[in-house]
Amino acid sequence: MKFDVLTLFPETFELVMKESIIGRAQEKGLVEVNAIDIRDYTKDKHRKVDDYPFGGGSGMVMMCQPVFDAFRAVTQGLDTKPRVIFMSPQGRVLTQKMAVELSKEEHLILLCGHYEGIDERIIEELVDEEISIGDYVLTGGELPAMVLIDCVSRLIPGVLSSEGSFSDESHFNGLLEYPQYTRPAEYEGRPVPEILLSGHHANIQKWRAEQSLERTRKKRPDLYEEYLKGK
Ligand SMILES: NC(=O)c1ccc(NC2CCCC2)nc1
Repeated sequence: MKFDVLTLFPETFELVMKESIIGRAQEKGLVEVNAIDIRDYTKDKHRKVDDYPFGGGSGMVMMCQPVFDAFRAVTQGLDTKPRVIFMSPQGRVLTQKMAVELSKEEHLILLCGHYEGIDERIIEELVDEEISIGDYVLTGGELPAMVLIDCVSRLIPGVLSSEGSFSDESHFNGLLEYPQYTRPAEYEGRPVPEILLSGHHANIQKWRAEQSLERTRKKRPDLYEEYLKGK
C-alpha cells in the first residue's frame, strides 16, 4: 500500500511515520508513505502557496497551481489515477468499516490543506472524496492524514504481528472490545476476573462476548442499536 501525501509540512510526516508499527511496515515494504512538499511546486520566487479569499473574509486560501502541479508530479506516468482523498471537516467521518475498504486500495493520494482552506477548484477537479476524522476543525489536514494512514495500515496483512486479532477488536464486529488484563493476577489488591485464569476457553469466549455486548450497550448505545438491527 502506497500513500502519497501532498502537504506543506512533509517533515512532520517523516518524523511520525517512521516510528513504531508504521515505520516497521515501511521497512518490510508493506507500506510506503511519501510526503510531497506542495511548496516545491510553486512558480514564484517567494514560494507562495496561499492568497486572500475572493469576496473577502478572514484567513488565507491555498492556491490551485502548486497543488495541481504537485498532483501531476505524483500521478505522471501512472496508468491508473489513484484515489484522491482530501482531509476535510466536510468529509464523510472515518469509521473502521471505511478503513477496511481503504486497506484494499494499492495507492492513495492524501491531500492536506492548511490555513482557512483550499481553492474549491482543487476539490472539483482532483479530489475523489473528502474524509473527516471527526466533527471538529483543525489547523491542517496532516493529523487527520496520519490517523487515516495508521488505522488503514494496521489492517494490511503482515503489518501487525498478532494477526487474526481483528475479529475481537473494537468496532470490527460492530461492538466494543471486551476488557483486557495482563500480569500480575492481582495488583494492589485488585484481582483479574477469575474466568480469565480458568483456562476454559469456551467459557472465556462466552464471558468476553457478554462483556462486549454489555459495554457497547453502556458506552455506545448507538452502536448497540445498529448491532441489534444487524442481527
Ligand atoms: N475533522 C477533520 O478531519 C479535519 C480535517 C482538516 C481540517 N482542517 C484543514 C482543512 C483545510 C484547511 C485546514 N480540520 C479538520
